[in-house]
Amino acid sequence: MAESIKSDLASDALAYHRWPRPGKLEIRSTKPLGTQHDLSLAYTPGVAAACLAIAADPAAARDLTARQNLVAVVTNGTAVLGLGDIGPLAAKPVMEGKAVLFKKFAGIDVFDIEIAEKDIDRLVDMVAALEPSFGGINLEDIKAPECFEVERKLRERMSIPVFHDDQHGTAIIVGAALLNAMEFAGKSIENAKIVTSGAGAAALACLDFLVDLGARRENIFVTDIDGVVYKGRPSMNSRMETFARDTNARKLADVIGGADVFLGLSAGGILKPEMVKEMAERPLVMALANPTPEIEPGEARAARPDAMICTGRSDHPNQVNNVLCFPYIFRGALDVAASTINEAMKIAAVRAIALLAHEPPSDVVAKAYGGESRSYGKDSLIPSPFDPRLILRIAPAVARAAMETGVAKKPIQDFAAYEESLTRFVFRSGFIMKPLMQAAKIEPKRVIYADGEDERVLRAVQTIVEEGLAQPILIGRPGIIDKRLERFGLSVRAGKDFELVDPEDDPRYRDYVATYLDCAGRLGVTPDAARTLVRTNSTVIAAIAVKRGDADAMLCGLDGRFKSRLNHIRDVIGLLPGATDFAAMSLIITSKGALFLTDTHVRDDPTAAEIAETTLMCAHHVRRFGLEPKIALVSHSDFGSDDTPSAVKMRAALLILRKTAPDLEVDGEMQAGTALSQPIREQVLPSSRLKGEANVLVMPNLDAANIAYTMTMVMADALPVGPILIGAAQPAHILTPSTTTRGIVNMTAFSVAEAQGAPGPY
Ligand SMILES: NC(=O)C1=CN([C@@H]2O[C@H](COP(=O)(O)OP(=O)(O)OC[C@H]3O[C@@H](n4cnc5c(N)ncnc54)[C@H](OP(=O)(O)O)[C@@H]3O)[C@@H](O)[C@H]2O)C=CC1
Ligand SMILES: CC(=O)C(=O)O
Ligand SMILES: [Mg+2]
Repeated sequence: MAESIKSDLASDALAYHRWPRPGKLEIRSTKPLGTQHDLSLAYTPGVAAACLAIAADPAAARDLTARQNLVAVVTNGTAVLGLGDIGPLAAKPVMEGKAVLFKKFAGIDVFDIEIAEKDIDRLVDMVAALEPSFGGINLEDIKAPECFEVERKLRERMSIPVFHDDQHGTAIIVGAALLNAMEFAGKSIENAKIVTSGAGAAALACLDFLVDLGARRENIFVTDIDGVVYKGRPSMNSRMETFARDTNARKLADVIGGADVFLGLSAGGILKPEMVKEMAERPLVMALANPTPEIEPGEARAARPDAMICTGRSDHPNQVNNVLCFPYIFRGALDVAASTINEAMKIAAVRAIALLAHEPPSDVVAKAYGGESRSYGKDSLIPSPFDPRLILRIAPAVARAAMETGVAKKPIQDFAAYEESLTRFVFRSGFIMKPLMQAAKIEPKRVIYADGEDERVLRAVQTIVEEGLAQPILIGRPGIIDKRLERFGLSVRAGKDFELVDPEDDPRYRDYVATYLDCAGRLGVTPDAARTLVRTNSTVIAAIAVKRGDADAMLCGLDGRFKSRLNHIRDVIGLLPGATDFAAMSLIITSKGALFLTDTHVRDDPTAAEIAETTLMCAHHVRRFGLEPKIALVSHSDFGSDDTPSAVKMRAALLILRKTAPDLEVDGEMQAGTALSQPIREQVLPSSRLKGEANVLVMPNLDAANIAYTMTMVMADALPVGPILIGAAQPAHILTPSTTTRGIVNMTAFSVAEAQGAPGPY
């Protein structure tokens, strides 16, 4: 172990596990437990109702307990990674690790269960007895050949999925990588010579599965610690026997010559560079032992520059690790209450993973790997574990296969809705953005991006084009944009998928200068200054394009200052007729729900009349999300508890709103806690017009709004949509330097819906 991981990584890992509290897991309540009434529902006496319902109908446990989303990760610690039989207690960090991967990647809850038992039948009895607790069993790091028997017996006894991850999870991801590698190298799995190092749980399960995928037994050579598995070898179990060859070859070096595939699932350092040199053209080297691979990728590459190289580790390209599979295969299986995970479900997962590798890379992946991302090829044969699309592709494929093979106890009725629901694990904004996304797709509009050379815009445009959300127009230099698209592995191209405005050479330049002078000539802008601005300032170009009708909406602001961008929009596009100034609202999405805040970016210390105006414009935009606004005018004062100028101002704003918009569900002034909690409001002012939780908080000034916004963002790890500029005569929005690719996609959908819709409330 000492040499298997570098000492600085080892000390980082120990600190990671130790601080700020030991281990990697905790249990959280998903229901409120704040009052006596809550307690009487969660526990006795109320809980008895749930118990009796399940006693009458066991299937009710799916709706009344956490069971259907709960998996047991079970080990006896006999083959922990490649560390061997280190025992169940020492295996616990790995099992806690698997648990957090289940949760992070697929929202599945896990209890890790380390059992001090090596006897097969006693282990099986213990695990089988856990059936009432769990929706599925994930066996982990149990050594071969015992693991085969343990899994077989459990599958016979239990009517929930039992899945030995090291066998089947590994086989699925190895299968996907191998299919893609063969395709990339122009070879066929049927003719591939495959040589393994390892004849344990993972290796034998992979070989069985590769045979199912088309590999031929006569092309397979298995080796382990005792060398080649040959017919009549004394040290052999029945599972190995099916791969035993009639041969005089005895060592890995004797069989590796001409191999198309090396599959290492054994221990570090077994494969020597001189052996790799003997392999066939464009060989696939899968050195998957953890934590130390059978050969370091650098050594393999030096020996054979044409090799495709995979490891089980995250610090090299082509991470072939069962983490790409187990969270999602269980997600699909649990979602249809599958009684088992069968071959059809596994093959569906293989195909989904293999196909996803061919899609253009995702920006989330690039971020996870420090900005780098690769498109399909030698160093990207399979998707990265951080690819957010894994769940969207694998879980539905598995669920569908379960339904088609009759093992789904709760088949999905509306598959499109199911697929949509999976986006909750990926883009937290998925649900609230849905109405806008749908509207955008129906009638995509022309959206111009001032920061057309920015990586985030280019990645967003890939999604926007694929999803048909808008007709993008990018401002930027063609050479730079082409190069960047190439570098990021994006397939969209200027002219075909989006229009390009080259600020240095656009035939409309003179017309744009004229338009700018029409708009800003009386604001002290000279013709010379106008010419320079229209050549150099992409916000000005975008605003003129919208003004002239060459684009329907604009997005800018990914770098630079909000207020300077706003001044250009003010000069060129101007205010909605009747509006006295611009304002900004921001949507924040947290695990507790979505909340609009205003005015987060524009008005410093608005008057009561200005607050009332902003509130009305904000309500109009909230309705675009398909939501009825529930507005609180917030303050430090709760319904007259204080008479400071800001409290009086919010009270005055309410009076104006009562006159101008008598039907609006708005109240104030009130504290933010009162706004967000009906029980608190009932104590303070039971007659309040506002019912339930407010979804819009109107703040007394810019400081309050911006501080609340940025603080919630950090403290609640919230996802922002916006800022949404309100009050502009045509759709124009100023993003911020921290806006992500997804944020740009969201604001594109918003701008398109805005461009389609009725103008503002004035
Ligand atoms: N990347 C991934 O996703 C995964 C990687 N793995 C890795 O694969 C390896 C095996 O795991 P698993 O199958 O669960 O464990 P097992 O204990 O079931 O199998 C280990 C196999 O490797 C053989 N072996 C051990 N040492 C050597 C050696 N020095 N030379 C040749 N063969 C050797 C063993 O032979 P014998 O039995 O004779 O000792 C046995 O056949 C581990 O390193 C594990 O981390 C496993 C699952 C997934
Ligand atoms: C990845 C894994 O499960 C293993 O190495 O055992
Ligand atoms: Mg394992």
